[in-house]
Amino acid sequence: MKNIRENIPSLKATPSFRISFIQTELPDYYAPWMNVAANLPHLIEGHQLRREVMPLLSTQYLRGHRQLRLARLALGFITMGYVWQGGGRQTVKILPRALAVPYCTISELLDLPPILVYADCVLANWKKRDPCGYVENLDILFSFPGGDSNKGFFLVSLLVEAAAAAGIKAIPIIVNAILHHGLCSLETALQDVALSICKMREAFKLIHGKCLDLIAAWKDNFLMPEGLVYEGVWDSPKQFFGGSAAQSSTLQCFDVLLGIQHSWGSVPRFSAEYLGCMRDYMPAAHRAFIQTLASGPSLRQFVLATGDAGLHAAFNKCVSALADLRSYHIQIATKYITIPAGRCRAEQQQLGGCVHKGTSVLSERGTGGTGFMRFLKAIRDTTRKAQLTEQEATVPTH
Ligand code: HEM
Repeated sequence: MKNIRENIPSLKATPSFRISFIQTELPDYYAPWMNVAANLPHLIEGHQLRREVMPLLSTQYLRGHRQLRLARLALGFITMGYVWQGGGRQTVKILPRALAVPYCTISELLDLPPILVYADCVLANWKKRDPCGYVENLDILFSFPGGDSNKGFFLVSLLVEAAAAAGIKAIPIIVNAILHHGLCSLETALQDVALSICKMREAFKLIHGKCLDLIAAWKDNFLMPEGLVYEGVWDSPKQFFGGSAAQSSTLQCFDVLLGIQHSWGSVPRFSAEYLGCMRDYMPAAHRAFIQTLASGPSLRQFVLATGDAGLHAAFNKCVSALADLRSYHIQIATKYITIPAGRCRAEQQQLGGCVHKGTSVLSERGTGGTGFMRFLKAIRDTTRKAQLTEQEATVPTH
């Protein structure tokens, strides 16, 4: 308890959960990065990106967190484009010094791995075309070939995050309510969390783009079995997971809040391990928030101990909203990955080709080829199991 009380200021602040990142420009010195990043679709489609001569720029003129994030975003997009420009056919083994050195320097300062992560391509990759207005005015800063499809994916993910904001903001209120036995404010805050998760699901329905092969990993990826050498930084190749919404902190926050553990009982251990790994791909402030929350008082135990029917119902509403969101996400993954991958395999079999060669990078991505569907269903099921039952509610906890 003492620990969480001391850490409450950091729970209150939650600075980087607020989506207020609208840094869109860097000092002129960095024009070579910004120009290449802005021109990526064209350079990649024309297979010109690897021929671009990039000067080795110093990172010393970048000022503050936001400029660092924007510079990292630009370098992250260029790096992904550089590596995957040739699709799965012509991968590279070395990231040139002019990219590798500044990218790794900035990444180290931000405590993030040197690969494009969700916090880059979704949370830091947007602007308002017009300062007024909302959804219709949102645009992305950088993109890959694929026009509206990848723009849609990034922006819808951003809207899902925006919908989560009210739920995240309710978390410090919940922790305070537990510490001060504020049953009324706890129930209201739990209702806010449930509503916010329902709104995430609504925002999710806007999805019409698909994840991109260009944000694929160089870890557990048969196309780059050794990983990538970052020239001038490390001598041996490094492996990193690619960008995935699994790196979003929001669902992991709600999991921790509700005491949902994905490593229980018969659930395959890789689910929890993979989600744990994804924390290394989140901004440091998000990681710290989740850790602080995890070390605090248990909401679940508190709700059980009160024996309050209203609180019990509000808690279960949060759990079922989260399970519903995960079920919906499974439908989306089926629509955009499983069905197209099956179609692709069937076509290749008809042509008498080797199925493995033509498999999309995406279908192998993320869970290391262990089967993302098994993973998604396992964590949806552990979410469902976190519902408080009638029996639990009647067993005294102290
Ligand atoms: C076309 C759209 C999408 C597809 C095909 C898709 C697919 C996947 C796949 C295959 C995974 C397994 C892990 C991995 O590969 O890294 C995953 C995990 C995940 N995705 Fe998505 N996703 C999509 C959109 C989104 C959006 C918009 C969000 C929310 C912002 C989201 C949130 C998550 C989360 C949180 C996980 C980790 C599992 C969990 O906690 O439930 N996804 N997704």
